[in-house]
Amino acid sequence: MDQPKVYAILTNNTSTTQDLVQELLHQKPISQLQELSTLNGLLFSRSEIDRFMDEEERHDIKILTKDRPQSLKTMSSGEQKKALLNHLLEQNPDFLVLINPYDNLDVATQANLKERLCEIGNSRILVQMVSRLDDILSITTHFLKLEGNSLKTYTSPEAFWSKNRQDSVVFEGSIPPPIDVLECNLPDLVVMKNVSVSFDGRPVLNHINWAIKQGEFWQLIGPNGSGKSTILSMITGDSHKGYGQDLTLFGQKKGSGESVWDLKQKIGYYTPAVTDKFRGYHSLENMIISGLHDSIGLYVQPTDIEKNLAHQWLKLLNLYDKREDYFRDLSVGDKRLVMVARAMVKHPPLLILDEPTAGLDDASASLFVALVNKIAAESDSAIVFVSHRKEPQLDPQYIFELHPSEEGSIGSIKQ
Ligand SMILES: Nc1ncnc2c1ncn2[C@@H]1O[C@H](COP(=O)(O)OP(=O)(O)OP(=O)(O)O)[C@@H](O)[C@H]1O
Repeated sequence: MDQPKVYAILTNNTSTTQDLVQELLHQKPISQLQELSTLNGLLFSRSEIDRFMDEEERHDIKILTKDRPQSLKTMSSGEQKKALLNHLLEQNPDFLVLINPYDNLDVATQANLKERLCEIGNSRILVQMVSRLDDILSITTHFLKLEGNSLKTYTSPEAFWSKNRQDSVVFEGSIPPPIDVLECNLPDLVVMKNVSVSFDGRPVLNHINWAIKQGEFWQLIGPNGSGKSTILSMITGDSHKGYGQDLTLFGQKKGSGESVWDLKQKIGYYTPAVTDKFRGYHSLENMIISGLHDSIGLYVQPTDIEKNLAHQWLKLLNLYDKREDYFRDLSVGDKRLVMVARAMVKHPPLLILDEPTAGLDDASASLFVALVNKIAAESDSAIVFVSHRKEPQLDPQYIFELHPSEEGSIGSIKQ
């Protein structure tokens, strides 16, 4: 049997990825992918996992997790992706469409999935739709790029690679200062001493010791399921697992009657899922100003000082000319820049960025990382950047790494 074709379609923020996926799955003829128009394809994507999660929860049934006691929702990203892939293969499709398959996966799990997909590619057509060049499988035979809704072909793989490599970026201007400086005169913002967490008797974190001091720039890394989200949710007050632990947040011992509202005031938090809350008609200017009020829309008349501050941020992001435009109409990459500006506008003592570059193309990820490096260098906010992917240009001072074991993950610190 001939080696099946392995397509890579490079996408960027202009790509109409969903439209192309629907056409492929509904066997619409596409000249560059003609052979697929008579074949059955299935979709491997984050949105499919979310759909199954929703279905399992709403109908209290198990589809992807039928052989396992744990619900899909509480599984790590790696476990969820494995479950989806197995479910799709059981249906024996002719081809698989894979959208950014390695997003949210740690390095080891990415390598495992890449190996598995290479095996699958021996007997089945694969269509990878990826926004990062690093994600393209080595076995790829056909290279394309989706710009807007036009599918571009290349004369050779070499032509594809040389046309699409990225240069690094720099931001002009400085990080705008806050209107009011949030007083936080504590040297230690977060102190965890011997924090251990289990779920249903299964240890996840094992004696974690970590102190985050004012102005420090941390990257938090660890394989899928090692407990990164669990740590973050204890810092943000979203998990009850913090109670009974030796955990001090902004000078207040956990369980000493602290208010979650006070805690939230001190933390700027961004993860890509937060963007989905802003589907209404909010201008970019109002989006940034709403960060000063911790609201989703803006329900008060902004002051001139607030407007001026929003303009400074938008100038820095090169989005000033779009200040009256709706946030919902921005590209994915620009939306994330605005969301970080919104989280940072008050200069909170702690800025948490949870997998913030997931799903971005190379150019947008470089821009995002450049903005984070700049915030770290020019503000007093401490930063915790959670990412599996080695972001080549990210410049943290320290790395807190989780190493899983049977007794739960232990932590180590690298400078
Ligand atoms: N509410 C819960 N009930 C049961 N198990 C849970 C719950 N929340 C998390 N877990 C389990 O705890 C472990 C750690 O999960 P956590 O989400 O903190 O890991 P992570 O490092 O953030 O993973 P990922 O990189 O995939 O997001 C996983 O095995 C997960 O299945």
